[in-house]
Order: sequence, then structure tokens, then C-alpha cells
Amino acid sequence: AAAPAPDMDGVTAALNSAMANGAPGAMARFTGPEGVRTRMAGVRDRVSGEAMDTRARFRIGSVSKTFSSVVLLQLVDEGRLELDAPVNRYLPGLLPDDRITVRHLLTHRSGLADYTEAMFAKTVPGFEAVRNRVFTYQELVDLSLAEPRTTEPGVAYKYSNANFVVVGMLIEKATGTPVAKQYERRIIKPLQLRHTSYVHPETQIKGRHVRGYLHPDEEGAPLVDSTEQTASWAQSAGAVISDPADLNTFTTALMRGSLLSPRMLDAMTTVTPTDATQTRFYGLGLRRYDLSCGTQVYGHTGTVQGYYTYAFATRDGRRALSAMANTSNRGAANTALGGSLEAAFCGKKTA
Ligand SMILES: C[C@@H](NC(=O)[C@@H](C)NC(=O)CCCC[C@H](NC(=O)C[NH3+])C(=O)[O-])C(=O)O
Repeated sequence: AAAPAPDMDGVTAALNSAMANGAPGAMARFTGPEGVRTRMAGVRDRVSGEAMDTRARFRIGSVSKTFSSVVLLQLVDEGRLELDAPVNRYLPGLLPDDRITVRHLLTHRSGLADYTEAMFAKTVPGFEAVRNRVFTYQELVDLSLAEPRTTEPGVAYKYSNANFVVVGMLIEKATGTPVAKQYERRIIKPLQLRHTSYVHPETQIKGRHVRGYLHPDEEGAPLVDSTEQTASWAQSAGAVISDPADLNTFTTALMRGSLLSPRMLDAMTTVTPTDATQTRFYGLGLRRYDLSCGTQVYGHTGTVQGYYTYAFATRDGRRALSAMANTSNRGAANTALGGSLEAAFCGKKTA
């Protein structure tokens, strides 16, 4: 059946709802058979009052995990790493359990604790303590290993940034270059993602960009401008910068098979449920959301101080949506923004 036209009024309603829940602004870009549709709301800069702009760049948070996963799966395709090999075969002595495999990292089933829970237990103090810090991968792994593991390897899904920090270490070990070089060579250049970059530990977002605003834990406390940070606490788990057009190019190219072999793309999109609702799933560095109209969309969400992101596409790569709200630590704003997926991919609700 032909895909339903996107309900762009519904997308606008989702953006407005994100603003009603504390975001200074929000935007979305839909790419489909009928072409591109963009919607913007509010401001990208609360001081200048400059309007939200879909040509502006922002921090994509954990959507970076899909970039890292693509690089690692290309290395598997090239025979330089094996998915079911112990991580310790490539990084001797790194992890305290030889049973933790590369696949366990990509599926969040390693049991490695997520160090960000302690790091950001107090949102603004935690952020201020790290926003200008530069961490080595090893320091982040050590923070994780200082806490008890959350599961025996492979037994259960438990989201952890530590997994994709180790993915970054594996990429650097296998290629002998920084992850930035691999993102550039394997994704950014081939897809001509002109507004996508990995500038860690540089704190500035170059060119036209959205300023991000972090909600403190204290109700009513003023927003904190969190735009400039090293994002070193996240790195290969969350430090990529991009814009809506590049994200749609990335997710559609991924789904169309431009980045991975058919076998590897099948492995990446083979998912297991992450919640009881059986509508949210995780594959290899990739989420799958099953929408109310039966459409399944693949991509990732992102949460980094001041920015909520959704970047998803249909399995045939014919339709994609990227959406961003320039706030965080506000779950209601994130959920509201997520409503843009149903509107974009399921179209107008029939009476
Ligand atoms: C969940 C999301 N994960 C990511 O994008 C990664 C990179 N971000 C996090 O783990 C959240 C770090 C804290 C954010 C902070 N929260 C707090 O400080 C809470 N005390 C904030 O909201 O900005 C994903 O995979 O979709």
C-alpha cells in the first residue's frame, strides 16, 4: 500500500507540545516520496531571539551510537573484528569478564554499568563538573567498572553509555586512527554530510547552530545554556554534531543498504524488545519503534544537555524524520517531541 502522506499539522502540534513542556524551540524535517517537509517552532537562541532553523546544527547525543555501530559493523564486514568474539581478544585485560562479546556491547547486554547515572545524579552540578573536562576512554570505562555490573553477559538488555565507549576503543584499536577519522571516511564523506562533525574535545558548534538549554532539577530555576561543552563524557556514545537534513540522509542511506552489506544490515536490524509494551526494540546500535499504524521505524534517540533528538527511517529508506527540541532534563518535552513520529509516519488520524 502507498505510504500515507505525513500529517505535518500533527508534527507542528508535537513541536508546540514540546515547547509547552519547557523547550525554547523545536523543529522537524520529513523526507518522503512527495519530497521534503520542514516545520519549526520557537527560538534557537533565547538571548538573540533568532528563530529555530532546520539548517542549524545541534548535538545529536546517542544518535552518535548508530554512527559508531555502522563503523564497527563495517569493520566486521571487512573481517577485522568478529561480533561474537570477546572484547578482551582485541583489548586485552580491559574488561573483567572474557564472556563479554562485541555483540553484547552493541545490544546493551554486556552488564557494564552506565557511569552517567552517578555523573549526572545532580543534573546541573554534574554537568558543570564535566562540561569542560576531557576524559580518556579508559577513565570512562574505569568509572563504569567502579560500579557493579547490571547483568551476566548476554542475559538482559540494560542501556549503558559504557558499551559505546568501548565500541569507540575497538574502532580506534582496529583502525589505528581516532573515531573522528572513521566517521569522516566511512560515513560523512561518502554521504556528503556537510553539516555533520565530530570535533571532540572542541566545545564550540561551528557554523549556524541551535543553542541548547538544560532544565535544572529545582522547579522554576532558570535554564542553563549548555551549548558549549566537550561532550567528552559521551564521545563515541554521544558527541556527534549534525543537522536534520544530514540525519535523514544518514538514516535513509543506512536503510537502503548504502553503508553495510545486506547480511550486516539484517544483523543490525534484528531486534529484541526493550520494554513490556513490545513497541520498542533494540538491534545493534539501532532502535526500532513499532508505530500505531503498523509501520516500523529504525533509528535512534538522543539526549545530551540541552538537546533532545529523534532520527528514524522506514526499513525501505523511502521515508525519514528527524526532530529536535533544544532542551533536556524534561521528560515531558522529550515524549511530546516523540509524538512527531506517529504524525509523520502514520499520517492524519482517520475519523
Ligand atoms: C537516552 C539517550 N541517551 C543518550 O543520548 C546519551 C548520550 N545520554 C544520556 O545517557 C543522558 C545523560 C544525562 C542527560 C541529562 N540528564 C540528567 O542530568 C538527569 N539527572 C539531561 O537530561 O540533559 C538515548 O539513547 O536515547
